[in-house]
Amino acid sequence: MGIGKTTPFEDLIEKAGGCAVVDGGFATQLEKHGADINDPLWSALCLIKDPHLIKKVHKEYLEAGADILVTSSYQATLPGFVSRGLSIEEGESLLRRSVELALEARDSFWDSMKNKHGGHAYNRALVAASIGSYGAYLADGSEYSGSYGSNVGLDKLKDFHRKRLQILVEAGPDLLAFETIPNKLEAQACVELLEEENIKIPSWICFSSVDGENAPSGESFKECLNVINKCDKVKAVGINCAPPQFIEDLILKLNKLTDKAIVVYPNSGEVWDGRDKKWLPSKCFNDDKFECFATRWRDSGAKLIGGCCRTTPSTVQAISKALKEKL
Ligand SMILES: C[S+](C)CC[C@H](N)C(=O)O
Ligand SMILES: N[C@@H](CCS)C(=O)O
Ligand SMILES: [Zn+2]
Repeated sequence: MGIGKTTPFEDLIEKAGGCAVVDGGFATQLEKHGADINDPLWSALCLIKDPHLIKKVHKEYLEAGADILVTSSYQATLPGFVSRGLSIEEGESLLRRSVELALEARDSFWDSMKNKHGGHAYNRALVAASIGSYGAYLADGSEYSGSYGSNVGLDKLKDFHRKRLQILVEAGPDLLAFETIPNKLEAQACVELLEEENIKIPSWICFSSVDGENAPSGESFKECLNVINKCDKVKAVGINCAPPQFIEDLILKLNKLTDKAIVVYPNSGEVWDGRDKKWLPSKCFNDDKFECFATRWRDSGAKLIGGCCRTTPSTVQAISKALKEKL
């Protein structure tokens, strides 16, 4: 950051009163509308089958008060599309489309708000291109274990992420969101790629966590953040798709480990069964609980707060209400 100069990302956080609202479970809301995403491509299947629904879900999160939209590219990958019989060119076009759909939803929502009489409380949202972990692509639940096996090294992870990263960036998002990163090696791959590709837009890197203390691999967040802190291109770090009850302690922990902004968007508390591909009922938190948590997470130091799987626009509305009312 130059003296007296702020980026759109920093501006948004400031305009939002110091804490911006990230959207909620994207795939969850697709399913609420009847989409069947029980597929290796998971939510990215809708890029092929129902792009209108993707735009509709983005709009619902904007209406609920999201300041940041995360795109539908979490599990969209070139090898994933090719294994469904699509060409590389078609796969590339779908990746670009994931960003365009969110940009179009943002722009049309913002245009409609500008013409509203009597004003409104919305900010012009930013679009974060989702980059799901290698584990998400494997579709075997390994984004929650970090166990990629000994044949998956740094170069393999960089090769996996490079082309998609380039295509998503060329499509013009405002931010990059690395999601459910489960281990230090993949964090390092992301950081090295940002440097090698000289990415100009800000990124956040989010880890999942299954024990509330460490990355899913068992590696400490201290080790993981040591890798990330060296990279100025990463503007925020945090946790997504972990249970809400872990979040407050994790914010306090991360605050001690980094000067970067903290981003948190937990799931509802349900647990993903990667083998049977379903959510297992577990200690689950409703929208009222998220409303209480949101101010606590902000007061603990989070600068970006939202929801992940099994949360919906009503969760985001509760978070937005809490953060914008109780400034
Ligand atoms: C965040 S998890 C629920 C996404 C789905 C997973 N990668 C799978 O395909 O099984
Ligand atoms: N952005 C993704 C994250 C899954 S963990 C989604 O909401 O579907
Ligand atoms: Zn999730």
